[in-house]
Amino acid sequence: MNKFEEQEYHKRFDFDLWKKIFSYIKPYKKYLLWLAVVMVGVAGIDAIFPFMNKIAIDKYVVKDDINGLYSFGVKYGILVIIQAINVFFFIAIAGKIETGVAYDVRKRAFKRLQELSFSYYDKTPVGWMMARMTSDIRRLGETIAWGLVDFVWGFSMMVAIMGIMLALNWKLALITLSVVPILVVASLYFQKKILTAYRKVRKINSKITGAFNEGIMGAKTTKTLVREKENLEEFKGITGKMRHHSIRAAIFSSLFLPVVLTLSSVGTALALWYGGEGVVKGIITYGTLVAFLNYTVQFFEPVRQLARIFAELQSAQASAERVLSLIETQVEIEDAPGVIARYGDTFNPRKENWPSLKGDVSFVNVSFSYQGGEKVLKDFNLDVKAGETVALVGETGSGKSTIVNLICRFYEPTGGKILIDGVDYRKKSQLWLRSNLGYVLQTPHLFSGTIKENIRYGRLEASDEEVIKAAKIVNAHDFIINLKDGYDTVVGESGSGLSTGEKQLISFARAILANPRIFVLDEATSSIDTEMEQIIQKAVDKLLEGRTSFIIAHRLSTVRSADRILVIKDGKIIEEGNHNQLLKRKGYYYRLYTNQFIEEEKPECCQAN
Ligand SMILES: Nc1ncnc2c1ncn2[C@@H]1O[C@H](COP(=O)(O)OP(=O)(O)OP(=O)(O)O)[C@@H](O)[C@H]1O
Repeated sequence: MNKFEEQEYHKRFDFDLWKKIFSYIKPYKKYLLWLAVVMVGVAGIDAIFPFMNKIAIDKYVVKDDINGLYSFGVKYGILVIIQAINVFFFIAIAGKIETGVAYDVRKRAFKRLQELSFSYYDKTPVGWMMARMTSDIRRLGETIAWGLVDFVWGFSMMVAIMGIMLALNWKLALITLSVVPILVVASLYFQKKILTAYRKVRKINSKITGAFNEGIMGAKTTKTLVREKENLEEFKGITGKMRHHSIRAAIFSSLFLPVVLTLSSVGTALALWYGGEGVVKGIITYGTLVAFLNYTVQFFEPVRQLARIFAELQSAQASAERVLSLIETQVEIEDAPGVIARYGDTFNPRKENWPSLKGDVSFVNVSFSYQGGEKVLKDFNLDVKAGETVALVGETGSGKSTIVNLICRFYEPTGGKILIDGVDYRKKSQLWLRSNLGYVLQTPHLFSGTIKENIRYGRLEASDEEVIKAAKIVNAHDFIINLKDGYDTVVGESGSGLSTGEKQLISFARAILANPRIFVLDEATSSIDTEMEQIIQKAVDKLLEGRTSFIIAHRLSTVRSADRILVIKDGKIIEEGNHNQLLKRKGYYYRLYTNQFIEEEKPECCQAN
């Protein structure tokens, strides 16, 4: 499984981080303020109810004043209605903040994922990104909204209750509240233990998401290699750790509650003992005693809540840190300052006012290494004229994909420069290059949706007629109309339900529609039948017409018809020329050709198995 390690977070409270988070939720400032106001109101009314009980008992019940009790009941009822309205508002406002914050942060994170370069995806597991985009963002929204609700309510309640208790009878108040310091210490101790256990659970959870992801993506490979048992064992190991830490957290939680309940009962007993004595002696009224008993119970709830909120805030802090680390990841490949036309610009790159591209490509003393690793290219030079078809051949790992990835600016040279139409491409926008570039991958990616939508992905404003025309050019039309729903046939995720050859044809139609000046094709190595091979070759010929093309070539037909063949070894061009010239040289290409390609030329009867 992957070696990517989740970062550990130990800070109790990180002000700088929360300041940053609040800068992200600026649009909700008004709502947050309203929420705080409503919660102070809710807490105030909650704290008044026991006081109302005291008045009812002392003023009306003890004095047998039924009429006074009725009119007092009306005031009580009004308070209940106001509280109900408050509750409605706080739930509505908190819900709005929760969903709004999650929506905004998710949008920002997704935007950043779209902007990040290939190198980020090289080193970050998909499962990690998924966990950030889903559970962490959700937790952040929840904590900001409901954490504020609980915090303001709890804090206001405690202040109000303490104030009322002290005002009613300060001695009784101090005796009753004497258990509070013990409760605070116990809460902090247990919450710390619970939090540590939950942090471990979350860290393992990231690993489990990663394992799920690998398990699902690699399910077919696992089956073919009969690795189910080993994978299950490996998974059991991680999930077993998760169970261990979850049980630890659950044990601490289950110990914490009885401690709080006991302390709360001790507080009530103290109130009853001292207050009861006071009632007997006639220095404390019945109403005051009842109010104190109510307040004791009410007071412990926010203390317990505050300890929980503090713990949640810390775990949300860890989520926030991870989400921000994604949103704030530096994009490695960015347009230089002053370069026009960035992503998101409103004008259409394919309209006539867009600076066009001819298609000359040059590598000037280019060096390149992946993330500080060994140099894959060293002082690499190459000149390709607009319209030329260049085939790249060579052993696996020789650097063919690296060369085309550099042309596409998925990575940038670590030394030297790449010129497009004679200009260093770093002086131009990425959009300028990419909107003039077509790349068909060895295993083309189709998105879940219809075939028509998949082709139209090449140019979103294309009409249905243009989509069909593109499909006809690459000979995809015939097989598409034979499908159940023709162009409206829905393909599954990654194009499941179609053969590799068919997926290739669809991606060719997509490329034709985009009409790029520079075209890159990573030919499929997987064997396809002779008939499909011919169809694909014709489509490729159509695609190459009038464009600068780079093909990582695996098929003889493509190699032979290329204007120039580059034989790559250890990141260097060791031979160069067209098919006939290279054969005459009797060098590396000749050997490659005789060993590998000659097999393809033999009639089927004579091919080696
Ligand atoms: N994303 C990456 N991170 C680190 N190293 C990489 C990465 N991609 C390729 N490499 C390394 O760079 C070298 C050149 O790889 P490259 O993929 O360019 O070769 P290739 O000729 O296209 O091979 P193949 O025909 O197998 O696709 C190899 O040693 C490879 O291990």
